[in-house]
Amino acid sequence: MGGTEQEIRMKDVLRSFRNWGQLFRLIWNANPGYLIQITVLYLLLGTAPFLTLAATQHLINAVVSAVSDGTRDVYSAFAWFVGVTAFQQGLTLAKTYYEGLFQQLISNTVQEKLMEKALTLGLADMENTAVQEQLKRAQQDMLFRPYQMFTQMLGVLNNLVTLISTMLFLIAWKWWVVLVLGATTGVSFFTILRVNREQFLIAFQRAPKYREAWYYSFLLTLDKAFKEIRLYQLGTFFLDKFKTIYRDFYVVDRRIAKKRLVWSSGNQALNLLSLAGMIFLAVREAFQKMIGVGNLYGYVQAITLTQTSAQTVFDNVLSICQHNLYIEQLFVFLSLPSSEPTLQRKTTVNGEAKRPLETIESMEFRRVSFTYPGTKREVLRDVSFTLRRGECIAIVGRNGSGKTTLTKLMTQLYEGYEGEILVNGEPADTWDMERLQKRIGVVFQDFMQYEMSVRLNIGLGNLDVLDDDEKLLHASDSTGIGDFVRNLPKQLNTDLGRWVVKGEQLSGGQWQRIAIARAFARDADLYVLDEPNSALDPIAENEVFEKIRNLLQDRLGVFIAHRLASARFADMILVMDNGQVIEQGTHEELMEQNGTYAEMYRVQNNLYEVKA
Ligand SMILES: Nc1ncnc2c1ncn2[C@@H]1O[C@H](COP(=O)(O)OP(=O)(O)OP(=O)(O)O)[C@@H](O)[C@H]1O
Repeated sequence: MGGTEQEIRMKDVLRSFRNWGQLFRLIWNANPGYLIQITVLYLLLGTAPFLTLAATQHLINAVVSAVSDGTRDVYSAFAWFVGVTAFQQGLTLAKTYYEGLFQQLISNTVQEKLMEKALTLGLADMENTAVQEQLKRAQQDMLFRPYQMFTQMLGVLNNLVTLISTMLFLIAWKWWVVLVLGATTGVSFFTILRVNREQFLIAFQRAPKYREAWYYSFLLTLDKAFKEIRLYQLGTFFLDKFKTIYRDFYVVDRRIAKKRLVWSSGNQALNLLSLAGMIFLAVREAFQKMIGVGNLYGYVQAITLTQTSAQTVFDNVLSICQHNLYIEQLFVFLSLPSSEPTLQRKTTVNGEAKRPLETIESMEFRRVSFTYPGTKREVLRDVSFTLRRGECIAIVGRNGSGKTTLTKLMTQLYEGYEGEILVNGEPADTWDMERLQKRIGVVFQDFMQYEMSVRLNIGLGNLDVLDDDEKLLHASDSTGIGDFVRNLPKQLNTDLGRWVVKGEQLSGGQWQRIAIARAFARDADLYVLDEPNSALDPIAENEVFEKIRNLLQDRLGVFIAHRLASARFADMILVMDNGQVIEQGTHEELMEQNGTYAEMYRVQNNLYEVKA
């Protein structure tokens, strides 16, 4: 497992506050109305503890007076008390209602933003480990963190309102009480800040270990991995690795928890001491009849409230610092530069629309060399060939010789190559890239198996024919899977795969034929097929190639083949080795040359030959 250890200092924690603008915009965009309503509700709720306190004090004083001399209106005090309680309950209900909805909207917005960003990335980004890691970090807990952070900010506001109101109340009694409370809370804030900081640094440095643990649990629950894990008896091996990671975490967590317990106990003792001292003062004044029973209640409550709300403000500030760093990961991902050209760059050059491409008539590689971004090794070197309409090229060669990379350049999935790629005789990048890619049908080596209906599995190759049964069945026929589809319980509407309830299970070869049908559902000029026969049995292979050849008669075709018998069908064979085209010609020409191709062909033939 990869991943670099992260060194995070307090400076970085403070720096991460710069994301607040973006976070606010994100929350605002989710629903400005809810944002304002919830903020107002939190502020109003901040006054509730003080109002309850004042109403209770008023009620007690009224009752005491009424009992002793009948001078006070108990009923109006009671009405105030009920009114304040109803006000608080009403606000809480409204807050719960809006919060539930708003939280959902924010989490939807975050997910949409992540997906929209992923859509703007290019293949170079998707194949880049650092980008993938950043994506994982950004996804971590992102569904709840932005909202939690928002409510914690509001919690700070809300508690500040409570704090200020109770402090004013106390100042009217004895101003220095507020100073004592402030000092004791400050002491606990700074001591706990130290522990929190240590805990945070540890949590952040754990990111790669978390990912590793996640990967083990992912493997143990993945249907595709089950067979190997069961037969190689890897279950306990992975489980032990998982357990070790969490056991190590636990040891460190226990140490931090003990430290926290020691400091918190000290703080609690200090708080309790100051609280007891001040409450003693209030009780003594009540005994000396300097204040009434109601006021005694009011002061005791105000002292406790001041202390708890100050504590909550500090706790929230600490936890906001912590959230900040996670949220930063989201914004780092959202602002990653993309290797994919923007739509504007795909379709315009110097402010003018690029040439519209009607059809691809030819594609030529002129001394093309290519190095993957972030690497040093040239994986294609001086590759040259020409492909015209009606022709079909087979690319053969050892593993890692650059065949798939060549198809990535042909389909314009990577830029930044040296040399020239010409389409219809003109540089590929002078054509409207959107239209160019629309004229290409592809089957990748690692083609997709969509856990969806047959209709979608084929129609995703050309959304225009999604409802055209005739065209979809025609595409299935072109890979010899038409009759199979017609015999399925719901024909084109049959669901495929394990994730869908009652999904039809297909074999590897059947999935591959579906993927080829998807490419053929697209009315393209150029078809690029990367080992389209890898999962096909010899009879199916023959049948599929027969059909592919018919279909490609008046198109441009490129296919990668490891089984050289299929390469015989091609008009030209490119033999690649170490990023270079080392031989080029028809099957007969290459056999005659008696070079690498001829040797590969003979080795393969020997393999299949049954010795008498
Ligand atoms: N995304 C990537 N980033 C960096 N290097 C890559 C990337 N993809 C492939 N390579 C490297 O480029 C070289 C050519 O890979 P490519 O996939 O084109 O080979 P191939 O001929 O298709 O192999 P195979 O027959 O095994 O499918 C390999 O050495 C591989 O390590």
